[in-house]
Amino acid sequence: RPLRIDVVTIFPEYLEPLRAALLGRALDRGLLELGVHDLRDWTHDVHRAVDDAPYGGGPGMVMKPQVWGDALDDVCGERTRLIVPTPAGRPFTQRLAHEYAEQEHLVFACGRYEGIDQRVLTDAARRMPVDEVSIGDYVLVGGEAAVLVIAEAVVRLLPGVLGNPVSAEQDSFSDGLLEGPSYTRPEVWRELAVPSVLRSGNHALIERHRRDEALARTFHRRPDLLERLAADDLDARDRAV
Ligand SMILES: Nc1ccccc1-c1cnco1
Repeated sequence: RPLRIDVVTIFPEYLEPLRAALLGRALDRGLLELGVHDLRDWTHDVHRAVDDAPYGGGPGMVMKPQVWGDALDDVCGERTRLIVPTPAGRPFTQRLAHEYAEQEHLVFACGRYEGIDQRVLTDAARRMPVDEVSIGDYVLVGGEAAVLVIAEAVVRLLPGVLGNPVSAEQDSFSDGLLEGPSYTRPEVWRELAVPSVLRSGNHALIERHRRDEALARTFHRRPDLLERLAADDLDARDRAV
């Protein structure tokens, strides 16, 4: 049964890229079903208002509970997992991407920066799993770009979507390190040569070179990943004792 993804947004055109390229082919091949819905279809007033001033004052607007409640009642089903991108969410990770790829039905609720009335999520959580997730520590205008990111990370994991099946361990971050630099022909380009070890044919040396490059890059760019790696190793050693 193909994964079904529904997105509720006030900018449906923003999600068109999901119908292009890789994800487009997955759609054509029936590996994925996609529905994009305009939240304003569930408004009740002539002005089609989707937000209102925040209780307690402060800047910006908050999205109205009634509109979202009615939209989610129609779009969500018995086996829906609701995903709400928000800067206040827990971090979206490759692990979560694998979890989402196992689901039957994902619904993405795209809110504006000031958010959706919290009671919408509280009410939804009475009937289905609700995840508030962040794709990183920066400020967007709304959740649409986050949905593009999450959807791409999830759909590429679906069987048959990528040419060569992606196994979890092949994904970068799976050995806890960043990928090192990559090269292809020509061997010298603008006086820059490819590291000769990569042309040596000595696979043991090549593997060591690549791991050294990955460690160096991780140390300089993401020392936080090394701390986690060390901690995991220590745990593993403790368990082994
Ligand atoms: N900044 C945002 C504004 C609105 C909806 C999501 C976000 C978000 C998600 N991950 C990081 O930021």
